[in-house]
Amino acid sequence: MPDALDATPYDALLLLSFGGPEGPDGVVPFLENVTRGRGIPKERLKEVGQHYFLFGGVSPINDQNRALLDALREDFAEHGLDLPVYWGNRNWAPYLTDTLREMAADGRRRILVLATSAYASYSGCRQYRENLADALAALEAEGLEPPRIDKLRHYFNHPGFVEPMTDGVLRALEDLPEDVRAGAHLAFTTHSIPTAAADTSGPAEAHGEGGAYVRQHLDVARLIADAVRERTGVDHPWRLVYQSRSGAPHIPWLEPDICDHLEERHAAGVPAVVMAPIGFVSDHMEVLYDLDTEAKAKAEELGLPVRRSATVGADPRFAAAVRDLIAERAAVERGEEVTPCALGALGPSHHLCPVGCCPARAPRPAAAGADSPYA
Ligand SMILES: CC1=C(CCC(=O)O)c2cc3nc(cc4[nH]c(cc5[nH]c(cc1n2)c(C)c5CCC(=O)O)c(CCC(=O)O)c4C)C(CCC(=O)O)=C3C
Ligand SMILES: [Fe+2]
Repeated sequence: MPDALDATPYDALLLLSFGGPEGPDGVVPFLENVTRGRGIPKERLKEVGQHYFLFGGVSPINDQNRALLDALREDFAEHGLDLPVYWGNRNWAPYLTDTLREMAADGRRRILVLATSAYASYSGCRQYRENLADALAALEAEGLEPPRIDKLRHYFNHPGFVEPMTDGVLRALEDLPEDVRAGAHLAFTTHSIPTAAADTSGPAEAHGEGGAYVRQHLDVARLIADAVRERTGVDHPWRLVYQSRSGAPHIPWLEPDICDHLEERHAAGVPAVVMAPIGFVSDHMEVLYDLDTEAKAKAEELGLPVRRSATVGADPRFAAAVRDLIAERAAVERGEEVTPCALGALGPSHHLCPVGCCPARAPRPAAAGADSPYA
């Protein structure tokens, strides 16, 4: 038996995710949950609904999270980390508020949150913190004592997140026909967001052109491209590109889009492209539809060989990284010295989002940050 790992003062981990429908009847209610008050054009919603219907109305994200829960529980058990793991979502069952109510009933008082988003941004960080504040307020309104909640730091540059993606890119390159492999370009993709949201992502000192969101993705892309060069001896040119644009057309979002990028690479004579969805922790609908369906159809039409590399999903190295992040944060909370683990040029992310980090368009209470109204 390995030595027990100390998670004190924490008594539970909460996997906090987006959620997705699990059948055709869920698609419209799910989209209503996602878009409440977010001003997304009706046309776009119809279109995205079709993406889900194409897959029987079932989002892949819930099964991905179930697999991650299994991987986490297995890793914790193997390493003597005695910490129960719960799961709650923003937009679909199990809903966050229900999970938090259950956790309170189980006597959990100090909760650590793992969000299924690795980078700084309003959608990937503060919005989850707002969801936590809403759920805590709901518990208070029911007369329950709200537990104390902290959120794990951004893990985009943790080796347990980067290394599985590097392996995925190597496998995707291997899978390309040999005659185009050495000339292949790498297209690292992530969710497009409004440029205004990108520019204000991360702490105030990171604001500016693209903000922490773009800088963090560039750091991961460079790390993977460098590791691929070291392993293969081939310098594959790369670029960070975007996918899954939403919102009104007159509002600027991060560009170029992956499909435009494939067209442009093809026109420039590039013989093949590996699409590496570094912005997604697992195979979300954006990966299955926007890359595996839409972008691959575009490549087919162009006659451009493409491969899509794997997301991290439930890789045991990622589960081990989560355990490492928990041990690190618990030690910090106990007032001990820690050496946070991080690759790349940016260093380990903050433990507590400072005031003004990833601001919302309309300010709302957010938990688990320096501006939290909760302890
Ligand atoms: C940065 C980012 C992530 C990555 C971080 C993270 O992983 O959290 C992410 C994840 C996800 N987004 C998802 C689904 C959707 N996102 C939408 C809309 C939007 N996303 C945005 C950003 C992000 N989204 C934004 C700025 C909008 C515009 C509206 C708004 O400002 O809020 C819409 C509405 C329709 C549309 O417009 O596309 C849907 C259906 C799913 C579930 C997928 C599945 O079922 O597998 C997941 C994991
Ligand atoms: Fe989204």
